[in-house]
Amino acid sequence: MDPVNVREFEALARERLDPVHYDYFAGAAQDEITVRANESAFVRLALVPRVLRGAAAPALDVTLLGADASMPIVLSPTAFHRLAHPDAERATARAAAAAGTIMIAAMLSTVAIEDIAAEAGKVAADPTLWFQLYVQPDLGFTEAIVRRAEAAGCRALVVTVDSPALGRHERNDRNAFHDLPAGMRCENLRELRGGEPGSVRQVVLSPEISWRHLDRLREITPLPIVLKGALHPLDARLAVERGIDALLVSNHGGRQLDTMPATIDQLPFVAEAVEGRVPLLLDGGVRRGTDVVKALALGARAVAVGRPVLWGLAADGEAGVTRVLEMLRAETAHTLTLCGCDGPSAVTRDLVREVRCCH
Ligand SMILES: Cc1cc2nc3c(=O)[nH]c(=O)nc-3n(C[C@H](O)[C@H](O)[C@H](O)COP(=O)(O)O)c2cc1C
Ligand SMILES: CCCCC(=O)C(=O)O
Repeated sequence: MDPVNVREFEALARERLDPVHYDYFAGAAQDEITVRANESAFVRLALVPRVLRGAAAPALDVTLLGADASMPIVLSPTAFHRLAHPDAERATARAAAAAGTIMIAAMLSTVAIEDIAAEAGKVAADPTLWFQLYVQPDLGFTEAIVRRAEAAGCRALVVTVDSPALGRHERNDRNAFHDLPAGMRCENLRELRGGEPGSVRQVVLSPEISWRHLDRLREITPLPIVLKGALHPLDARLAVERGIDALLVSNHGGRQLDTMPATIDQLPFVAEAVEGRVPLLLDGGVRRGTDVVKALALGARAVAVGRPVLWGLAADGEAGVTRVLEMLRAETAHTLTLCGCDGPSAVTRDLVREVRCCH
């Protein structure tokens, strides 16, 4: 049966994937409270549409850090696409580029960043890739990988800051899934010293990473820096003061600290703290066009999706990712029309209201 929405793609992916790998993708930290909250918080928000506005058919395009995206939906960085499909990040890159949107390529990809960029370049004249970085205490490696991302044409660095330690995933513990299967490598890590080249076990998620490392990144690269995973309003404010260019409001899909708030619930607090001085993106639980519009209403310039892309990839490779992105695009356009908006910039805060019970 052909999936008609993102949730049905998840069901299809589940049928196709090794159950251990499905658990890695779907799972989250400890009691998985935050990952569930990300989705259920959208249910608690109602859309209150405007009528009779005579709005034109919506145009979805947005500008993010100087790059044009054909819709306010980009791809969150997710590791290990080869677990989902043999074409791995190559397929994802082609689908994102063909959709005219931004792929945030994960440092822990199973295809090298140069090859991801080359693949995107095959289907679009000017594709936009951003590079997600886990700052490594090995500063030589960190600088070298930033240079690789620059040379590959990445237009921003997305620095993940919610991971001073690895989240505790009990599904992975139960399945004894702690490494990539033989033959799969983190292709960006071949130069990281400290173990078998390309092994994910070499990655250090260190509590010693601090604002000083961000300052250092700012010195060594002209690329805009997006901070991914700062949820506290005080950190959001510090980020703006430190010259960070954008924030991706994220709780890592519930995979780091369990019981963090749903991102859509936290977004208004972050928006209030930054006072429009930098653009905000949001990820976590976005599964419908209505979710996209709610995030725009509460202060996001765009959203990002993690698992939906993996479900599309696992279900049907590049075509599956394309279908997922096009479903979300169509649903977003439809929602905007029903709300009386002719585009993302017409979405205002008053279109969203919190409701007490779930629908
Ligand atoms: C399987 C998987 C792997 C991920 N890998 C990374 C990663 O390497 N770096 C990172 O910053 N975030 C990673 N994330 C978090 C995503 O970037 C994103 O924050 C999250 O998936 C968004 O929530 P959603 O899956 O509900 O859309 C990963 C998420 C998943 C599900
Ligand atoms: C060291 C593996 C981290 C990958 C990741 O960020 C995730 O699975 O959420």
